[in-house]
Amino acid sequence: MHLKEELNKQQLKAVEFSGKHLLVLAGAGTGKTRTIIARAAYLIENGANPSKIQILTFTKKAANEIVERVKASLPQSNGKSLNGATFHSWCNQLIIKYPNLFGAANFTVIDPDDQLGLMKMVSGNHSEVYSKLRIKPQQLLDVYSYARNTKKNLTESIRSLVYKGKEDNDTEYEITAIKPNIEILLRAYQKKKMEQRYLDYDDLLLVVSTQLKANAEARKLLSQNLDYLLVDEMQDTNPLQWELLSPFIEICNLFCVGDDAQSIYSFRGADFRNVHQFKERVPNAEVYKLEKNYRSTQEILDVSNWLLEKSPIDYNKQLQSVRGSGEVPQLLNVSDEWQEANWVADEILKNYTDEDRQFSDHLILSRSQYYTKTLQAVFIRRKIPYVTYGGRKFLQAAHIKDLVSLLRIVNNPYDEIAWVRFLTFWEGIGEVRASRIMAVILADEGKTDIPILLQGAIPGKDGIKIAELYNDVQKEKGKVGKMVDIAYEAMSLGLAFRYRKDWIEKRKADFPVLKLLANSYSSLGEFIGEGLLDNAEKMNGAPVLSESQLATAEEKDHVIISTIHSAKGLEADVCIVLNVSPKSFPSSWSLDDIDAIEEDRRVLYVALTRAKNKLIITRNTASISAIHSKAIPANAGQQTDGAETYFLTAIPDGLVLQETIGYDFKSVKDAPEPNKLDLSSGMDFS
Ligand SMILES: Nc1ncnc2c1ncn2[C@@H]1O[C@H](COP(=O)(O)OP(=O)(O)OP(=O)(O)O)[C@@H](O)[C@H]1O
Repeated sequence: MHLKEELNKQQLKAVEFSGKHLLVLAGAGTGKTRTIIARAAYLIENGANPSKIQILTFTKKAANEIVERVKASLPQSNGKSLNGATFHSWCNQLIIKYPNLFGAANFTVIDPDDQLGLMKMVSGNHSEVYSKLRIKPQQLLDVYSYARNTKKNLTESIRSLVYKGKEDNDTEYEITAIKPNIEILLRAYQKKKMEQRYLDYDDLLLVVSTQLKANAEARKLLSQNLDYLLVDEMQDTNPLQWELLSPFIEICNLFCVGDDAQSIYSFRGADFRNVHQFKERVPNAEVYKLEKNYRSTQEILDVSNWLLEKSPIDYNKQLQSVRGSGEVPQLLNVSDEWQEANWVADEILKNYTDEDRQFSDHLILSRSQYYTKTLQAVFIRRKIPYVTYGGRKFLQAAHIKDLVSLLRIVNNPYDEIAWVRFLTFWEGIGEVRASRIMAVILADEGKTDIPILLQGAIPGKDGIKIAELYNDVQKEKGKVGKMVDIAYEAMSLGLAFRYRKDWIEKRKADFPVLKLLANSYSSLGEFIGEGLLDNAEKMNGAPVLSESQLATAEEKDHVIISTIHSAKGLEADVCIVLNVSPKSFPSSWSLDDIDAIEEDRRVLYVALTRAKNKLIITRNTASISAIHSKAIPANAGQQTDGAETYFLTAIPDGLVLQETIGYDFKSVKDAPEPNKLDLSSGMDFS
């Protein structure tokens, strides 16, 4: 690698660091990856033994990419023995390499699926305890892992994961009630693991860190084989990972790269203080900064810098654009999600048609994939190809698939997958029974009407109900929206029961969206074929884009709709951040908790800094009006409508260009003083 040509001064200084431990505090888009690669290459070029350099990353993909790029930058075979791994796989390697040292020679590593199997087994063996809890095995495992990763006790872990951090009397009472039973199950799970000689993923880190912490001999042994530890995404390390890293302060040289302002995984236990307080935590450490941003234009960075400056946490970060000036970011006020979605679709199609941009030049970011359901419906309808990162596609959500299974069998009575889904939806019909019923229908080969077959195969009232439903839906074959309506009416009780945990908050509202989407198709076949398969790239006859445009669009050319959490490391020419509204930034869940508010700020920071040239932020005017009706909190920390903490409150005029589509809330002129309201008027009591 030609270091001097490919690195800027700040990067070069970090790469050539000759002290003991270094934290490279790298802002967004400042070339973290490039720096860590160059550091490894530099060390090897200057005589370090590659087998004594370890690179640690959060994903296998990142580890491979870094190692490959280091090797590519070196003369042949020089970096051959360089090792890059995730925390887990590295610990696993150490356990295998030093079977006696870590005492886990004959243990088997189990993956999350196996863990779940084991926890289910344990729950089954303790059914009298388990049945008292309304907590699923996966949630038990989550609590167990959270406690071990964050080093919080069981009570606090239950509070964080099961009760969203609530601290009121009711919660206290409930935690006290369920904790002993959770403890019994977790202890039983631990015992079972030990008996069967299993190590779960967290055990890998624990086995290594516990031994290294307690055993000077172990540290000495390891230091003979390790000179440099290079850690990427340091801000995402959690207390358990920190515990693993701390013995290495003594064992070797640490070179950690991270951005405290991009730490957004505290729900998994990540602790940005590992970066923020690096110097206090690591003796003989220095901190260098990278502030030259290669990704975005200065206007985009100005908004991002402003956001961080307003934080009570002193990030002390001012990103400067190497690329210089560009377009001022846009702040778009919309009055609802449909308007927002259609505006976004228009914008993308305009960019695609008039500005020579690809679909893949667009990255759409949202806090949750759930929020993007309307956008996805509009994209499907307007034939904008897209992929989603993080969360599930709207039409792949279980509750939607349940309902759609009925439409699928009406459309195609040979659709076996849909039959099983539809039949098992009903209480009392399991998979075995469903296959039997289905066999009857398929064997008939279309000679008899399906409702009659259903009634014959399912005795009693249930059979009549299911047969009638099929019949009612079938009758409306031309009106897809109506079919959704009928299906929903018949299935909503069952759906509400099946998804009772998050029915009201999350799932219920999807059905009106499904209906609107269905309404926009003139035949069931088209709806199922296009809408549900969601093969937007392969569609023909686009009413919005001409066929030739579609044909030339490459298969992999699609808009990315991503949750912000899944967008780390991504970048795009045009970046649209959805719904940066008072109740979501910070989220109304966060208002009681300063740490949560600041985490939300970092989430927004990550989103804004993905944009290269064009940044568009949308917000809902419905939530903006909440600002005007804000309730003053009686005491600090009391939940309000978020107006005080809303991140974009008082954003300076020049930083963004505001535009309001539809209803213009700014032009409403109200009376200067509140008039008296008389509720006794209009009532005659005589
Ligand atoms: N010295 C440099 N000269 C030219 N381009 C650079 C330099 N350093 C980094 N870049 C480019 O800047 C872009 C951002 O780099 P990179 O993705 O490594 O940033 P990052 O710090 O990991 O960003 P983030 O944390 O925001 O994901 C890349 O396209 C990279 O090639």
